[in-house]
Amino acid sequence: MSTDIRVKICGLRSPADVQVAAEAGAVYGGFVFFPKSPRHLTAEAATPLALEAPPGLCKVALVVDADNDLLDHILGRVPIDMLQLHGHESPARVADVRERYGLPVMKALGVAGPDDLPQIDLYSQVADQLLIDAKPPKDAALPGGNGLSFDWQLLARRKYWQRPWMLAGGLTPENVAEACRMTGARQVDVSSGVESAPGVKDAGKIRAFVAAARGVTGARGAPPKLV
Ligand SMILES: O=C(O)c1ccccc1N[C@@H]1O[C@H](COP(=O)(O)O)[C@@H](O)[C@H]1O
Repeated sequence: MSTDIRVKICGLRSPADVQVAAEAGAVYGGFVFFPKSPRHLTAEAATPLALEAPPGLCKVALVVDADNDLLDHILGRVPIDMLQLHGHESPARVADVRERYGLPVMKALGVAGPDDLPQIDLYSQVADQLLIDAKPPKDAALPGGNGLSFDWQLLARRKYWQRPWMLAGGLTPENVAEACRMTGARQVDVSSGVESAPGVKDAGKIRAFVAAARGVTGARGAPPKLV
């Protein structure tokens, strides 16, 4: 039985990337607006990609501790459907961004151990979706997109989620099915696991990833509603 696990391919940088992700069956496409990332796009570069994306693709802008000036700049140019806040944004800031821009907000939360789990309930009060990612190493240049996974057992016992959520961190075509089975994730996000080099998406890996995720059997419950 197919379980319709929803896939986000993050770090799309060319029209071909967008096309391949959509044709493979990804539901979300992510554009990274973070200059330290090898996947960084300017708003000017992202605009034609977003404008030409197939209508069904939910276009996600990933930002890291962005101020209103940067968000105004991006959202004034690029047709975006959802914001992914991947920095140290407080619950108040998440609520503020959501209110100010009228877009659904997905808050990324880094997880390394049990002490990181209470933030899930805290941010469930203010975000439309949560993205559960590996906590980056202390000296990492990037807060995500590092190809690192965390102990999926930490989520295995959690039966009740107040918000739709995505699993991220070190996912690949080879491990995504096991990650979904272990955690019960119904949505997954990948960046470096579908690349041939940092920032260079690999069409074959994107297709393999989406096929592997959508082929997961025995996942729990219905997929969440799209926000
Ligand atoms: O992809 C990036 O370059 C990036 C930069 C800054 C913050 C987050 C970033 N990516 C997100 O990180 C996770 C995990 O990525 P990976 O699959 O382990 O490479 C994912 O949510 C990306 O959206």
